[in-house]
Amino acid sequence: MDTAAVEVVDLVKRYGATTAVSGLTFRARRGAVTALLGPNGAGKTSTIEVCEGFRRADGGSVRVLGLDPAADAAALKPRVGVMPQSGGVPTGARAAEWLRLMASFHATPVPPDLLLERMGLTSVSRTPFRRLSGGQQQRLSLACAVVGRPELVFLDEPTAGLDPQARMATWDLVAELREAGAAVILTTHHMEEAERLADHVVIIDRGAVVAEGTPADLAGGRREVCFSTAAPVDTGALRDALPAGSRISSARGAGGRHEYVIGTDDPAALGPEFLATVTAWCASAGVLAEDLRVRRRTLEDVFLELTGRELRES
Ligand SMILES: Nc1ncnc2c1ncn2[C@@H]1O[C@H](COP(=O)(O)OP(=O)(O)OP(=O)(O)O)[C@@H](O)[C@H]1O
Repeated sequence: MDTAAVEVVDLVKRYGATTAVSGLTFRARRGAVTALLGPNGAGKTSTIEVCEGFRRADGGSVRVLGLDPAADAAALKPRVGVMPQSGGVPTGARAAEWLRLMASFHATPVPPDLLLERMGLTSVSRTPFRRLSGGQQQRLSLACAVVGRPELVFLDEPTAGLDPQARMATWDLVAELREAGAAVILTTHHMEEAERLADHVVIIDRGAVVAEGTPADLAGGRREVCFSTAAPVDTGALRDALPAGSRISSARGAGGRHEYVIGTDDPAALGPEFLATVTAWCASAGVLAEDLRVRRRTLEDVFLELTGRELRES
């Protein structure tokens, strides 16, 4: 039976005059990792805080494991793991003591000492939370979220600020949760994290879903031709030489170089002949196309196209 672990329909969340979430809809499957990906202030944290039962929705409906996260909070607590952005551990609590306490609320927890070792926290097991480094606090918070072998885990930016080793350890743990059949919902603005971990990516911008799908579906498997030159090229003339539906974007790169990216509306059109047309035009125009390559579009390309490149205030 395809029951969603989380089902959010037309969610609205406001803070006074600010509408943080405005009609957001998505489903998260069991045994899958769902990434909510969006720029700062997109509404990711507000969305999962409603799903966690920490905040009330102002509109729409949210079902978590078939239940209402606010009204059925007590029934959901033993089944759902939460790693909030702020850590969620009392500042004076010692790492191991707190993890053991969290484990004691569950029937078949992961042995806390094993989890501390896994997360590289054994040497600081007696250290109060406030004296742990930022990365150690995050790893302890993650350990607390998973110690009860939850059916569903919410991870709010689980690897923000972690070093590469800790990030890998976190990714391994997330992959194992998924293997064990849990649903994992994480927020991130790291493309690599979404690309590597997520079965389903929900791109959120200004409180609403702007695209969703597998990372490969979102990038569309599309290819682009890229090259750079010392002097600007006549992009109008180049476009005239290319098949209809071709797009050329240009930017100034390192050292003031001119960088060009050529894409097409029709993915099948970008084959060997297309590349030959580009190089033939360059030859006829006396343009030396340096660093010429054909590359696949990434999730980051799609993300920037959908959400823009300007920096947000919030
Ligand atoms: N408690 C609050 N009171 C008032 N406004 C808030 C509150 N929490 C969030 N907001 C606002 O709601 C909007 C969405 O914030 P939210 O934290 O949900 O976004 P986010 O996508 O998680 O961002 P980030 O990636 O920066 O954590 C932002 O404009 C933010 O300033």
